[in-house]
Amino acid sequence: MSGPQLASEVVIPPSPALPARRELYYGGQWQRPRGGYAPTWNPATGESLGDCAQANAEDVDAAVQAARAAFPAWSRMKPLERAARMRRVAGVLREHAGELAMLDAANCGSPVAEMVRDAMLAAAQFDFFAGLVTEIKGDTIPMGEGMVNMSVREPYGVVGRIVAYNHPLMFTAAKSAAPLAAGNTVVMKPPVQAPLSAYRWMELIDGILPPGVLNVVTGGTECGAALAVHPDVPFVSLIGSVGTGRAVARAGAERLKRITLELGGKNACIVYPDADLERASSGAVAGMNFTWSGQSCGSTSRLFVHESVHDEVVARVLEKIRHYRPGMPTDPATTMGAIVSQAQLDKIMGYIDIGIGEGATLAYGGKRPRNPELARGFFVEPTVFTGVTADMRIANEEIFGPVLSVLKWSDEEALFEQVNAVEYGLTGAVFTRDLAQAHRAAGRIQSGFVWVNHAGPHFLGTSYGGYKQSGIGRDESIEELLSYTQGKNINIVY
Ligand SMILES: NC(=O)c1ccc[n+]([C@@H]2O[C@H](COP(=O)([O-])OP(=O)(O)OC[C@H]3O[C@@H](n4cnc5c(N)ncnc54)[C@H](O)[C@@H]3O)[C@@H](O)[C@H]2O)c1
Repeated sequence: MSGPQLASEVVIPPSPALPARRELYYGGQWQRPRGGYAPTWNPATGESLGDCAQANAEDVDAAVQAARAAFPAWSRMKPLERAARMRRVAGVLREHAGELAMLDAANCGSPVAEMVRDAMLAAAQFDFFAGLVTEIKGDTIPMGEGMVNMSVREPYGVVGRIVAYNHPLMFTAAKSAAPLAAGNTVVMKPPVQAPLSAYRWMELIDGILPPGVLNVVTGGTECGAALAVHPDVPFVSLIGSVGTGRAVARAGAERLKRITLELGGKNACIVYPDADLERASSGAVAGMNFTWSGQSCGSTSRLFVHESVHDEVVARVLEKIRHYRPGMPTDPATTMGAIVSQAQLDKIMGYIDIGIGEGATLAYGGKRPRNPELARGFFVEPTVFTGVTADMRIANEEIFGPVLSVLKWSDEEALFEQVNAVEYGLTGAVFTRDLAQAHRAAGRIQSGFVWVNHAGPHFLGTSYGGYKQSGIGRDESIEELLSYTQGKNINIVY
């Protein structure tokens, strides 16, 4: 293993070093985009960070052909050799975690200290999936004398991966790992808002993987849509919103593509009257991911508190939330970053107006910060609405911002009806001292992941993914690796 092993050991540079290459990377080379260039921005300062390639359908086709050409050799390579190359990629991610994190902080607005953890997590995922290559197993079935039946797992070919903006490097890097480990080649589309860390990552790992094995095409909807519809991409995987998930599924349906979708959430955090209220209020705040301004699919943005403890929990939440004060993302001491874009800021401010208009009580925040140093950036204060009722839009729609809606409950049946009334089903959290009650509640929440007596963290090796409209498939575990393989049965007569 090379590089620092813990996020706390990573040295953070004082300022971002912008990547020299801004083209497309495929076939092991930097390639001029036919689709042209568009500027990318620092959402905390409003400054331009230079132009970035915008792949069009022709560019995507060229990248797919490079990935297709690389597939036979990569899929036939001995698994442990694939793994060895992947571990070298992990080492580079760790060695350069500080500079990559600084680029993400400057380009997506999330605090650099948190983006260091993202870079280390991306490295951990490369190591994790490299370690699982010998688990891509089948079975043998004895079929009587002279005959045996066996099953094997094989990769699909070219996997198209399209990712969201809230963890630019982590998604771009980590989400390449499982399909590569399974022997597929990858065409990756990083988020259009924050592609800089992807360019730098490709500069750094150039030459470690054979040409065409991992290709990166930057751009927006045109680029993603071209990848989703491409006939030589049998598997498309998206991290994004429900609307984009539906568009990708529609595009894939024409050719019966395999798809996995990691989509949005409007997740519930439930506090029972017997809960440890200190733990519950800390968890309610942690579950909101205020550090990256609530821009997280897993954020527990609906807090259901039993009426008997409601006021005390709200008081503690309002106290704890003070820790999160918008600041410059590139400052390692910053506890809360900027919103990624003007469009996302407008959406969040729009929902705050909707909440006020619907009659919810604005208990905290709700404004842009007054600090003049932040005046040119897209910052919002952490925001809490109390008195929210289940019929309000702020209790049903994903805001993807730092807005927490608090709902009061008394009857458990009515509670679960409300908890499960939304179209999403990604995560949930339960706070209670009664383990039997915790199990019952976890069983009743319609979501793919439930925390009990805490909220927020993911655990590499455990499956993460959504029920209902929150997605199809499971990531961050062996299930993700195996999802990039298809089964083949072979019957042998001796
Ligand atoms: N479940 C998860 O693990 C997870 C994690 C992070 C974010 N998300 C979700 O992502 C959303 C926020 O991210 P976003 O604003 O970047 O999402 P988005 O849906 O706008 O974009 C996601 C990606 O899809 C691309 N894209 C857009 N239109 C496309 C199309 N028609 N065809 C193909 N690709 C297209 C975008 O360029 C981007 O790379 C939220 O809904 C959030 O909950 C989910």
